[in-house]
Amino acid sequence: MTAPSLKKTDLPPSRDLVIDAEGIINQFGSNRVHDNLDFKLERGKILALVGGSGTGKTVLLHTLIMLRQANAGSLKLFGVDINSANDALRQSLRERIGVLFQGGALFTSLTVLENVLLPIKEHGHFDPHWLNDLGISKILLAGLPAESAHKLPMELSGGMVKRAALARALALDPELLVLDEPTSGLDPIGAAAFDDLVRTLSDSLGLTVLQATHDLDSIWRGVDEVAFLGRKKVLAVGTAAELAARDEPELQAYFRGARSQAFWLGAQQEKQHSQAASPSFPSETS
Ligand SMILES: Nc1ncnc2c1ncn2[C@@H]1O[C@H](COP(=O)(O)OP(=O)(O)OP(=O)(O)O)[C@@H](O)[C@H]1O
Repeated sequence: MTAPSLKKTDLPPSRDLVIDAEGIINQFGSNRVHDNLDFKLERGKILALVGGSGTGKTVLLHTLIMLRQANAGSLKLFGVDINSANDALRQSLRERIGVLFQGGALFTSLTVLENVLLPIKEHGHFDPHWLNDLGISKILLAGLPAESAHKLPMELSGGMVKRAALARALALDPELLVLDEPTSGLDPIGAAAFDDLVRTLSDSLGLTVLQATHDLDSIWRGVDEVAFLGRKKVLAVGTAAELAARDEPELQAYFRGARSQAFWLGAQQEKQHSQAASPSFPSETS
């Protein structure tokens, strides 16, 4: 007798994973930072990577964008297994990822436009005639005025430096945007504006976004999901409100501690309001 075959509709829907990492180990000498860590990111999502200081957010970001080779584990980017990819394929994968490093990491002696054009000149295949226009279009996309193109980073405010770095990250039309502490050093209004910009870009360009952050406003309001690093792994993934409702002590301390409490209470009130606004209908038999 043959086993009944599975119909296609019986299978769980396959997720389009931009990042699929399994069993990641990162270790420096005797310091094991990640131990058998799994991490997945679905296309189109905006996800915040959070956790206490030193839990390995930056090391994980660097591993996921191939700046660091993990000591063990598998990593697929856009469905491609990087362990079996040759140098050319790895380079083409890198070009599909835009990165905003902590602090912006702009070249201080170059103008904003020159900074933005660097990756385009190095890896892009564009008509040189249109280069400047292309660079300016990225600067505008990042919410900067065109006249900032010819300024040096030192002539910009902190928020403008972040946007200039974002413009450079967008230079090669990436599918995945990786941001390391993008709102650090910004005032709350500037930080919220940056979050809004990232949301708009994600919606309009179909970008997937991964950001390491400590910014509670971003974590509670700016992203779709949060991945919490703890015990050398991704301990939990969900909305901030979902993670706050879990029992693990690390999650309780992070999401319901003194600084997070206002957000937690706000989320509970919102939930109560939405429940009150959509009362359940009486059943037909009652
Ligand atoms: N190049 C390195 N050599 C040795 N140890 C390193 C190196 N890079 C990172 N580490 C160690 O890895 C651990 C995680 O560092 P990482 O910078 O990823 O933490 P983080 O979660 O990003 O911290 P923070 O929130 O403070 O930025 C730390 O213990 C750090 O000392």
